[in-house]
Amino acid sequence: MSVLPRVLLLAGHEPTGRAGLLADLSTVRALGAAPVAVPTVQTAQGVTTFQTEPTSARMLRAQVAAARELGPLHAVKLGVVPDVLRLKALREALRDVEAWWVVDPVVRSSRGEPLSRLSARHYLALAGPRVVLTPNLGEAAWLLGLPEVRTVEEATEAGQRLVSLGFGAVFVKGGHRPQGAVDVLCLPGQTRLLKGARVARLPGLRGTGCRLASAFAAELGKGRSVAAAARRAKAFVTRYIQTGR
Ligand SMILES: Cc1ncc(COP(=O)(O)O)c(N)n1
Repeated sequence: MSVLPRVLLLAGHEPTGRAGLLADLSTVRALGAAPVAVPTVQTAQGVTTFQTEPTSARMLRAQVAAARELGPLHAVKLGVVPDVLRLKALREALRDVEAWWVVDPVVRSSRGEPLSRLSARHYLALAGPRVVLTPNLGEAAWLLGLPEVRTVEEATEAGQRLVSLGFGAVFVKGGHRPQGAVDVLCLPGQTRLLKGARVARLPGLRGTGCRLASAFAAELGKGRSVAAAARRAKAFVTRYIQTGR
């Protein structure tokens, strides 16, 4: 049996691996942890094609149960979950698991196509002391019902409001901000800014949010603190954005 920390990846399958479950899987492997990959929804995302088909709740329960029979889980990464029926099935199947959760509240692709029918309320109901939420600026605004979150100050306020709702940490991704990639890590009673140079993005690069969240989960699964895991996940994604690898 594997001695590596096991990271359960719950995400949508995008066959090219630019985003979704395959991107998560390669991230977790690259960071020296063992992925367990459960596809919550099949997707076909081409140039003009966009289609999705959810996995049955029954199969999700069975895949999670099978993964648990084979050993403990050290972290869980939640990417796209198509709807509340699947979300409930997953939560139920993992109810007594003592592990960090990293929740990427991704409901749309970067091109704007709908990946999930979950509402902000469903994400807020996932709050817990061992749950890290990783919204980008748009998702932070959506979660709180704000018109927008743009500046570092606004990101800090939004992150702290989300922490006050019971999350263990909130990592607000600011990479799309024109002035530079400042991410904001909010913990109960403290905020840390993670500054990084704004790096030129390779054209057509996808799945940065997926990789950030799964890198975060892999590092937490290895036993690192939230702050250390956040720094390492950011470094991993920065390298990916620069090199595409
Ligand atoms: C299955 C799946 N998961 C996540 C994303 C978001 O990635 P991006 O922001 O690059 O569209 C996606 N497009 N598809």
